[in-house]
Amino acid sequence: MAENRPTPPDVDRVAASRAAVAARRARAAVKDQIAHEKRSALEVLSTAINSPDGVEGRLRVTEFLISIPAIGVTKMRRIMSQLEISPSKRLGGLGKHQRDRLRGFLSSRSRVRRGASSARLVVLAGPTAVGKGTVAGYIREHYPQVLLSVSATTRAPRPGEIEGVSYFFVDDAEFDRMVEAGELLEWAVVHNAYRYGTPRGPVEAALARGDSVLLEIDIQGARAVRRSMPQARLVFLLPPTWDELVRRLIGRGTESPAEQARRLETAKLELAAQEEFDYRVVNHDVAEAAREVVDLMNLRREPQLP
Ligand SMILES: Nc1ncnc2c1ncn2[C@@H]1O[C@H](COP(=O)(O)OP(=O)(O)OP(=O)(O)O)[C@@H](O)[C@H]1O
Ligand SMILES: Nc1nc2c(ncn2[C@@H]2O[C@H](COP(=O)(O)O)[C@@H](O)[C@H]2O)c(=O)[nH]1
Repeated sequence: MAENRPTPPDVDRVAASRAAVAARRARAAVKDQIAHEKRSALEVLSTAINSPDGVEGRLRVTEFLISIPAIGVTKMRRIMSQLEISPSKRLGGLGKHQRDRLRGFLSSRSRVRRGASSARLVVLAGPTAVGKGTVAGYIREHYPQVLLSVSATTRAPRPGEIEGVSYFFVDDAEFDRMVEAGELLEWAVVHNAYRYGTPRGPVEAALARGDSVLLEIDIQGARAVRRSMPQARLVFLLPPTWDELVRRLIGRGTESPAEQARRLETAKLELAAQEEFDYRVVNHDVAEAAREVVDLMNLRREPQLP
């Protein structure tokens, strides 16, 4: 009588299918652990890196991110694109730079979450052309968890600037109205030219939610914030040298020679104000300076001046 036992290829197929089911369950269990914060996403990433063929290593980066509380599909897609990781990638198959970017994202996110109960208002100021806008732009692109306040200004948009992203471009009458209605946390005439101000509502709402906020404003604005919100951290961005500051201002090419000379005179006064600030960061390298600023958004240590 013919035996009804599985033949060797069948045995292989059954074993393979059981192994696939077990692997799927194991991956689901890891995702569940992340979702319920029984294991941190950073721990799971470390395990995946050490053992790329293990359960964690076989997790797709997309599934991994979606398992993290408060990351949905839209946010996940934005993070994947910011981190420059293809949706087909698994945690164990990431290249070194991708791993570093993902680790950086996760650790700054976890710092932001840990600091949620003491959300930081951080002010980034410094002399003209030191790179405040460049560093703030880098933070906007690479640290989506940081809310960058969008100022109102009476100056006209420059080519490439976007309403509501670069600034809220308003006329004098609207700026007057905002000032009178108390809608600005601070405002100032900058470089003796136009008025700039920080809309109060989004900053207060973010802090109330526990989100940290970054203001990239001038020194008069920084002083005003210090007066009205003494808990704010004031960060002064410094150029590596005076000559480099001059090179950056001239190299940017957005001001006339007369305006450049005027801004450099103001820059001397601005540099003299650095002692008023809690922290100083030297902008040698944009990514490095941005990381230092983001770190300061959640540190509880005392100010460390260089
Ligand atoms: N770390 C850096 N290394 C070299 N160049 C830099 C660096 N950071 C910024 N720059 C360049 O310096 C110039 C001035 O930068 P940016 O416009 O961001 O300065 P800013 O402080 O916002 O100036 P302002 O206050 O006048 O608006 C730009 O051309 C920018 O590309
Ligand atoms: N006091 C404030 N200063 C601000 C604000 N937003 C920007 N700024 C500062 O203005 C200058 C010039 O900026 P630019 O975009 O015209 O080159 C720069 O130093 C900014 O830091 C603000 O809301 N309040």
